[in-house]
Amino acid sequence: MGKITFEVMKKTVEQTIVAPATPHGTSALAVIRVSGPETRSILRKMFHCESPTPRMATLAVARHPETQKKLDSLLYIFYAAPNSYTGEDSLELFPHGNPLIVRSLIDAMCSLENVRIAYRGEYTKRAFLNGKMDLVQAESVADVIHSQTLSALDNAHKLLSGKFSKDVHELAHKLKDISARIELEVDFVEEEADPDFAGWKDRFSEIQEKVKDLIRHFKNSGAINKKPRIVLYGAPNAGKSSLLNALLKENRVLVSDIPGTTRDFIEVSLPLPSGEATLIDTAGIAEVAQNALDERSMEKSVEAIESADLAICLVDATQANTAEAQKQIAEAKEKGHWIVYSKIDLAGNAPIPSDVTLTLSSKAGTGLSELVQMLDKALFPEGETSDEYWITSERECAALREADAGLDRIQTLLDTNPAVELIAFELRSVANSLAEIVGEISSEDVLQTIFNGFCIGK
Ligand SMILES: Nc1nc2c(c(=O)[nH]1)N(C=O)[C@@H](CNc1ccc(C(=O)N[C@@H](CCC(=O)O)C(=O)O)cc1)CN2
Ligand SMILES: Nc1nc2c(ncn2[C@@H]2O[C@H](COP(=O)(O)OP(=O)(O)OP(=O)(O)O)[C@@H](O)[C@H]2O)c(=O)[nH]1
Ligand SMILES: [Mg+2]
Repeated sequence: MGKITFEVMKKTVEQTIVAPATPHGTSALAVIRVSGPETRSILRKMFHCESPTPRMATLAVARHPETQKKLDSLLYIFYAAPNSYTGEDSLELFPHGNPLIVRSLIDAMCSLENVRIAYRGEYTKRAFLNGKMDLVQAESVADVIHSQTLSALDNAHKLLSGKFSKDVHELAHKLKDISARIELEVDFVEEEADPDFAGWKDRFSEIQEKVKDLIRHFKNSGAINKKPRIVLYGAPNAGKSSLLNALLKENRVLVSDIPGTTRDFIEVSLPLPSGEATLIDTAGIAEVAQNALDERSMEKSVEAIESADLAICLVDATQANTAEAQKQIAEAKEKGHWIVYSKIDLAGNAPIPSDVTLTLSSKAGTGLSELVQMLDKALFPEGETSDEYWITSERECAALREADAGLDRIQTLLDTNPAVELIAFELRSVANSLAEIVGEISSEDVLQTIFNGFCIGK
């Protein structure tokens, strides 16, 4: 499908859309969103409200437009175009959170002419088409909703607030600036010397560096939402399972004084101050396996350690001076793992070597809050103050790569004393790639793909 500008598509929006904005199910309240030209007539026919005050929460009885049957008593807020999320007349209903009520309100509204259920992402699509946000921001709305970690959420908020959009606009502006200079220079030097190709190359390089930098800041949503993995390992009986229980403040996994209690590794979610981590308890690793099952358990522990973002070698403080423990500590140190002494309540006043990250007792509860703080700091280092952001959309990254390729072609052209028309042609293609990112140029099928990934009601 060819590319059309959003000026053309704007005219295709005329139906009024309705959808629940909250999940299906029983809750204290539900939210229903309405947007489009029939909004005021819905208020008239169902709420007997002739001239709504915009942005004021109003208590009213909702009635069926035909039968006048009472559907619920609820609060609503009316938004007058263009001062709404979508830029159209909009309405939010806050009924009691009974799915029967939600259903009957939506059915009642959809019985009116030109009112229908919204497609996925249609509110945000309309917000985009009405110029309320650009395409990067529209895509980031889905990230804001689906972020699984606080850092992913922080990033999504940066994209929604337009940090990336601003950088794209700055690049587009610089490109325009060069185009203008090139045209000027070409007119000027026409009969005399060659144009200043070397000077142009530098300016293009500067832009291309920034484009490449943005491409490096791409992380797909799987990667950005990945919970960091903390693996607890160590000798049998070191106290790994006890530590997991102590960190979770519940008896989640089996603990006993029999070495080899844990067999399979066990993954649990560990909430830390800045986000969730996955905590993995493993079977103890002994110097020699007692049997085939023991051997298999230990292999699985090693697999788990290899998957770790942070591995903690837990050492029973009362056993720390044995040859076996010393060997394990040396290996752990080599691999950059943390060395943590457990059962410190039993250790007396024995000196603690300086390479020990931390000492704790799951039984007495000492050292646990320090461990939580250290884990938090190590796994969630970036503060919200950083200006850095990750691009999470494949589409946006692909457009950046196209821009990069176009800039490559321009650089090659400039090496061969080109016709200026050729450069101008490539310049337009780079400018188009940048315009596609923020959606200044877009096609209906691209929009379709983007907004189909959204929830109903968003
Ligand atoms: N009740 C409610 N809460 C919500 C939303 C919503 O649509 N409704 N949002 C939906 O995502 C998010 C907030 N985002 C919003 C963005 C713009 C506008 C809006 O009305 N914009 C108008 C007026 C701006 C103003 O008064 O400053 C505009 O842009 O013209 C509303 C919500 C989260 N919470
Ligand atoms: N005094 C004291 N005992 C502890 C502490 N932590 C664990 N223990 C005891 O040490 C024994 C082994 O604890 P577990 O947590 O099962 O050890 P593990 O490392 O998971 O052992 P395996 O699963 O067999 O590898 C149990 O009897 C615990 O009660 C502690 O901080 N202080
Ligand atoms: Mg265990």
